[in-house]
Parts: sequence; structure tokens; C-alpha cells
Amino acid sequence: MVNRSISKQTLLRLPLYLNYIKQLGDNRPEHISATTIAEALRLNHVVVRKDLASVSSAGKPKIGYVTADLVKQLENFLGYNDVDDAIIVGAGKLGRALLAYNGFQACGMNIVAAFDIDETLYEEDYFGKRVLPMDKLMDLCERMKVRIGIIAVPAENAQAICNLLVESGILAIWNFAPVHLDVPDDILVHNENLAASLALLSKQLKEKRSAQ
Ligand SMILES: NC(=O)c1ccc[n+]([C@@H]2O[C@H](COP(=O)([O-])OP(=O)(O)OC[C@H]3O[C@@H](n4cnc5c(N)ncnc54)[C@H](O)[C@@H]3O)[C@@H](O)[C@H]2O)c1
Repeated sequence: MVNRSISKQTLLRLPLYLNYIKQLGDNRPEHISATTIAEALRLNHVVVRKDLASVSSAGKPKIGYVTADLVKQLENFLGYNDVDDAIIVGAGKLGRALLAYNGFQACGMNIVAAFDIDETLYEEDYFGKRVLPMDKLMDLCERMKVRIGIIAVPAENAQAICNLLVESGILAIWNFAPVHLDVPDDILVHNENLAASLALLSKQLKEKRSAQ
């Protein structure tokens, strides 16, 4: 029986395992073990074994998993096969970079459009996507049943945008603005902060230097 309630840390590692297996391409072995993945990613093999066991019960001692099956199980578990539509609010430097990235679809998210108050952005296509005026947001979300909203506006405008997204039927918010958002209990918010990752990297670098 596979454990469906897993820790956030495990959830964050699963895409790494999937990426690793996928990037093996034609060199992908028929079977793959937790130890192989752990060694390749320089992780603790006990951790990897436990993580994989929470996704699949098909691992065999000394053999590992059928690689193709494990890929499917990881993709299913991560929801990569159920693609949800998303919109971005704020089509500035960050918003357009997110629009440009075509890897989200493979991770279960299809960005259908961006919205912005800057009229100069409405003329062109950006990477095959349109930037639309704000007064079209609610209608599009309701019509297309969009459930994910990405906030990429300046911090001072983020709460107002968040409120509008909630009013438009958005259930999950990926927030890039450096601000705490007040949302109703049933709305999911994930705050993305590159500075936090950088702080971790800097701290590790400092520790490494002082150990030398
Ligand atoms: N989380 C991170 O690691 C990270 C990284 C980069 C940027 N950011 C944040 O992302 C946000 C955007 O950064 P950027 O560099 O793209 O800024 P930017 O100034 O290039 O873009 C902001 C865009 O938002 C639009 N906008 C402003 N108010 C709006 C409103 N009320 N409704 C709709 N659109 C509105 C502007 O017209 C502009 O196009 C900022 O809050 C920034 O701090 C976060």
C-alpha cells in the first residue's frame, strides 16, 4: 500500500528523481534502484528509498523498480498527467519569463494567458500567449474554469490581485510577490522566493569555506 500523505521535503525531491530518470534518455536502464538514483544525485540512499516507497510499492530488493513504471507512478503522483490551466497577473520581466518557459505543461500546468494594466503589452504575442487587459480576467477564469493564478505584480498590488483571483474562482495561487497574502482558508498559496534559496546556498558556501 502506497502512503499518500507525504512530507513536503519528499514532495520537493520527487521531481528531482523524475528529472534524473528522464534525462537518462536512451541510456535509461530497464530497472532502476533507489541506490542508483541516490548516488547520481548525491543523496542519502535511505531517504531516496523511503521517498520512492511512498509513491510505489513495486520496488524489489536488489533489482529496484521497472524504470518505465516508476516514471509513470512519479508522474501520476505529482499530478503531471492532470494539466490545470493557469493565468499570470503581471507580465513584466518575471511574468514574461514564466510565459516563455515551455516546461510547465509537462509538470501539469498550462498557462493560458497573462494579464497586465500596461496597454503596450496587449499588441503582441508573447511566446504564443496573449497579454490581456485586467477587465477580461474574471470572465476568462470563469469561462475556462482556470484554477491556478500566478502573481507577478509589484508587492504593493499583490493583495488586491489576490482578492480578484479568489473572486474569479482561482483555488491555488503561486505568489512571486514578496508579501504575505491574506486568503480564505480554502485557498492554497505557495510563496516562491528565489532569495530564500540563495540565502541557503550562501550559508552552505560559508560553512564549506570555514571548514577548509
Ligand atoms: N519570488 C522571487 O524570487 C522573485 C523574483 C523576481 C521578481 N519577484 C517579484 O515579482 C514581481 C514582478 O517582478 P518584475 O521584475 O517582473 O517586475 P516588473 O516591474 O518588470 O513587472 C511588473 C508588472 O506588473 C504589472 N502590474 C503592476 N500593477 C499591476 C496591477 N495592479 N494589475 C496588473 N498588472 C500590474 C506592471 O505593469 C508590470 O508589467 C515583483 O513583486 C518582484 O518582487 C519575485
